[in-house]
Parts: sequence; structure tokens; C-alpha cells
Amino acid sequence: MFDKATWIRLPRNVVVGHGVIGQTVDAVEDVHLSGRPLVVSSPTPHEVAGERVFAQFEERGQDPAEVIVETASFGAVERVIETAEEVDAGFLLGVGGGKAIDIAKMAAEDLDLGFVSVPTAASHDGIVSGRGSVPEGDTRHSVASEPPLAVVADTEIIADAPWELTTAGCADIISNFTAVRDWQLANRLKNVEYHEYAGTLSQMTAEMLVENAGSIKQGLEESAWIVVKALVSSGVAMSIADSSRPASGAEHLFSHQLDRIAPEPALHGHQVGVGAIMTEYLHTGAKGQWHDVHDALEAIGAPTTADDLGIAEDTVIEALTTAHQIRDRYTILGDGVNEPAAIEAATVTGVI
Ligand SMILES: NC(=O)C1=CN([C@@H]2O[C@H](COP(=O)(O)OP(=O)(O)OC[C@H]3O[C@@H](n4cnc5c(N)ncnc54)[C@H](O)[C@@H]3O)[C@@H](O)[C@H]2O)C=CC1
Ligand SMILES: O=C(CO)COP(=O)(O)O
Ligand SMILES: [Zn+2]
Repeated sequence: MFDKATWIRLPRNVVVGHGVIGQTVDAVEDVHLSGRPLVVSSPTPHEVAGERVFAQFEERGQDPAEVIVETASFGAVERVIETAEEVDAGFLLGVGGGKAIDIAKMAAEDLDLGFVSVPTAASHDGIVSGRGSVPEGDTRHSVASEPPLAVVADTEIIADAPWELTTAGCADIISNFTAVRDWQLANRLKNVEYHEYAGTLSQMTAEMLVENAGSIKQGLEESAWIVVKALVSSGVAMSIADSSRPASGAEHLFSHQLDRIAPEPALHGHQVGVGAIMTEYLHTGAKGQWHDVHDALEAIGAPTTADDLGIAEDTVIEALTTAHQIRDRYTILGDGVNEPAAIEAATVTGVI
């Protein structure tokens, strides 16, 4: 008997465009969320968007509550859960970058409450994913989380955010190329389940972003539009797979390790981009497609070297040689790249 079953949980309303922050309450009502809203934000996103979302609920006679978080940690998730219980929240909104959104969606999962995603930057593809990413000690968890019922992405706010946040989002998408290679490798060598639709959607999203690179320019609101659509598409791939595999391979392990060991880590997207140059080299060799990954990053103005990241070369080598220890996810790093091989990969690709 065929007894396989799966749940693919996707957002119902994805509202993207100029000034759409003003439609947040409508987007919430349209998915029948009720009760007291709890706005989860971090300091800058609170100023650029959280306050406006809060005021909109007040104007509609609802009694919103707000909690400001600073880091992506289980402690922050716990604090949001406690606040939600104290104020008897009916649903949660995550307003901000990847960290605020991840914390809100993880808390919503625990509380079994609805969640709405309000990104203030096109910096990561967790905008619609049903995953949360949290460091804990020596490891990094990818936690099943409440996917958003609605997404409200205001391109006016996003285009106004620092440009590096948009190039970070582009790099997070470009890294899908190597993430899918790692997933396929794990399928061949370790029998890890591979989802053809999710893998193809993830690759296609990266291809389309690279094809549109010429239109992704600082100061153009259309760039925010193009990148948000790609981030949504990449998040959908993760939801279809019920895993971050379509968008997170060895390049992400490298970035997670940098977050642990670098004195001042760079943006998530920028780190995974530089990681993808090196892991593409490990997959395809010196004459392989690492040039394409490098050139795509360069075209949108994302970092391609340790120097661009502001991270010391020996820290990059340490991260590459130890990244496989971050989590039990088979990738091209296998059971570890030794130091001479890591130096070779970083040198040939110009990362160091
Ligand atoms: N759950 C998932 O599927 C995914 C999760 N992530 C996670 O997301 C995080 C990375 O996301 P980021 O957005 O890079 O980090 P982040 O949330 O720390 O934001 C980066 C910075 O941008 C600022 N910012 C955001 N919007 C702004 C605006 N409009 N104007 C001015 N400043 C603004 C924030 O205040 C923060 O200082 C990582 O923790 C990563 O692991 C990344 C991809 C996928
Ligand atoms: O960043 C992600 C996808 O872009 C997902 O993060 P994880 O590596 O924690 O699963
Ligand atoms: Zn990522």
C-alpha cells in the first residue's frame, strides 16, 4: 500500500509593492487571524516599520503588543513566548530582517498561533520559509517553524534599507546553486531524500536572479521587487522540501561557522556567497563553474573575498576546515577538508 503523506505549508497572501505596509491589517484580516496582535521586531526595523504596523492596529481599535528582540537565540524565542502568553496574543507578526522573522515564526510554532511576515530588508530567504535558524553552542539548528499565513513586503521600505542588505539577499539566492549540488550529492552518497520540484525551483530561482542582475541596482525600487520575488520563491522551495536543504548546503555551514568564530561576522548572505565560491570549486574543480558564482556575486556588488567580508584569512580557513562539524548535514565537505586543501580552494578562487 502507498502510505506516504506530506504537508506543504505555504503562505496564502503574499503582498509585495510600494507602500503595502499600509495594507498589513487588511492582509491579516483576509486570512482570518483574530485576537491581540503581537509585533516582534528588532531595534531598527521597529523604527522603520514596526511602529507603523503597531499604529495601524491601534487605529482599527485592536490592542497590539510589541516585543523587541536583539539576537537570534532560543533565549529570545523564549522571551517572545512569555510575552505572548502574558498579553494573551492571538497571532504574531515578525517585522524586520532574518533574525526577527525567525524568532517570531519559531515562537508562533510553539504557541500554535498564526504568523505574519513583514520583511524590512531583502537580505535572506527566510521571509516565507517554514524554518528557523538558530545557533546554540557549537551547533546551528534548522528548526521546523510556523510558516507565514501572509507576507507583507513593502518595496519602498526595502529599497530604502542599506544596499548591502539587498546584495546579501542576492548572495543568499546565488548560494542555492551549491546548496542543490550538495543536496544531490547527499542523495547519491547517503540516500538523503531529494525533492526534484524543490531542487529545480531553487536552482531556477538562482538562475533567474543572475539573468536579472543587470536590473538590480542601488536606488532602483524595482531591484527590491526582483529580489523579494526570488526570496519568496526560494522560501517556497524550502517549504516544499520541508527542509532548508534547497537553500542551505556547505556554503551555509561555512557561514554558520564564521558566525561562531569570527570576531565580527559579516552579513549572513555575504558569508554564504563567499562560501559558495569555494564550495563550487570543491564540487567542480579549478576549471569548473566557481567563476560563474564569483562573477554573479561581483555583478551585483556582493563580497567575493575574505577582505571584502572584513574577516581575517586564517579565520576563513579555520571556518572551511571545521564547517562540517556544525550539523549532521552531508555536503561536499564530507568529513572535513584539511588545511592545505582549504588554503588551495581559497587561493585558487581568490577568496584569500
Ligand atoms: N529561516 C530561514 O529559512 C532563514 C534564516 N536566515 C537567518 O536570517 C538571519 C540573517 O538575516 P539578516 O536580515 O541578514 O539579519 P538581521 O535580521 O540581523 O538583519 C541585519 C541588519 O539589518 C538591519 N535592518 C533590517 N531592515 C532594515 C531597514 N529597513 N533599514 C535599516 N536596517 C535594517 C537589522 O536591524 C540588522 O542590523 C540569520 O540568522 C540567518 O540564519 C537566513 C535565511 C533563511
Ligand atoms: O539560511 C538558510 C537558507 O538560506 C537556512 O539556514 P540553515 O542553514 O540554518 O538551515
Ligand atoms: Zn541563507
